[in-house]
Amino acid sequence: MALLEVRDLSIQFGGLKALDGFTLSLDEGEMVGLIGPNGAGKTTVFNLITGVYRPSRGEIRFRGRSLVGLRPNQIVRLGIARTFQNIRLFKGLSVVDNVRAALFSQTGYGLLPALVGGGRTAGEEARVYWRAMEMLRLFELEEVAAEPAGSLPYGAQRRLEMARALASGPRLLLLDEPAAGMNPTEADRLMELIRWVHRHFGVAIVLIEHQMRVVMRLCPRIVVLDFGQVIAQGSPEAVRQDPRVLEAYLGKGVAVT
Ligand SMILES: Nc1ncnc2c1ncn2[C@@H]1O[C@H](COP(=O)(O)OP(=O)(O)OP(=O)(O)O)[C@@H](O)[C@H]1O
Repeated sequence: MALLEVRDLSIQFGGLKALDGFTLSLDEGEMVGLIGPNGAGKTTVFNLITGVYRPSRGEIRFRGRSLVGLRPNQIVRLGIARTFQNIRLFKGLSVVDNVRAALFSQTGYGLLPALVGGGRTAGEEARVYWRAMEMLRLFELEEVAAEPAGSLPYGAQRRLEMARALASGPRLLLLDEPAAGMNPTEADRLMELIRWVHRHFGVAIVLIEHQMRVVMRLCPRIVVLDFGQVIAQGSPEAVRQDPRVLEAYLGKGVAVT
């Protein structure tokens, strides 16, 4: 059975078909790239899978279970985590509290109760604290655990976002443009990190990325969206040479390099 099975997924905003008949099957531990020009519908796919939007048509199955109609926090609990195009950390909270909050809210506590701790046992507190610190150690953030998340350099904030997403032990990780705003050296480091995350945690990954170099090196399979529809999919080599892909990008003045 596929880990994720998305069939005929569609959603409209007013008259705009943001996604139209999107289909994707993803195996346990697979890594797939999702690319396409601006406004093609990539983030909408993530918002539908994670329950932020409800599809007007189609089905999403994760480990055989339908996700349509579930709330985002229920979907996180089933094993799907994500990061955002614009980093969404609690910037005023410490690095470790960002991970603790994610772990507690996953167990059903809201953010505030998660941090002030009402009603939890000391054992539960300790377990979550050590789990959070273990994640920080893995992502080389242990030394800044007490710093406000907003004070970290950009690359470290990206690492923290990933540590937070992975703390809950997901089987599927959705990464929305993690290399956005990075220079080539930073993007190289990020690629190493994503490879390591993939190996170490054994998670399946869907990667939305505008930097072609990044997505083509990381992902053996790439799905291309344009105007809400899949126009091509296959290996990086096949996708790079596909006339429909060239047309979609060149028509918008972007080179597929
Ligand atoms: N909540 C919403 N309300 C109205 N329109 C929306 C909404 N969310 C997305 N859209 C529209 O749906 C289309 C697809 O948007 P989406 O953000 O998925 O594109 P994208 O491929 O992720 O683009 P980018 O690469 O620029 O991030 C766009 O035209 C966008 O304006």
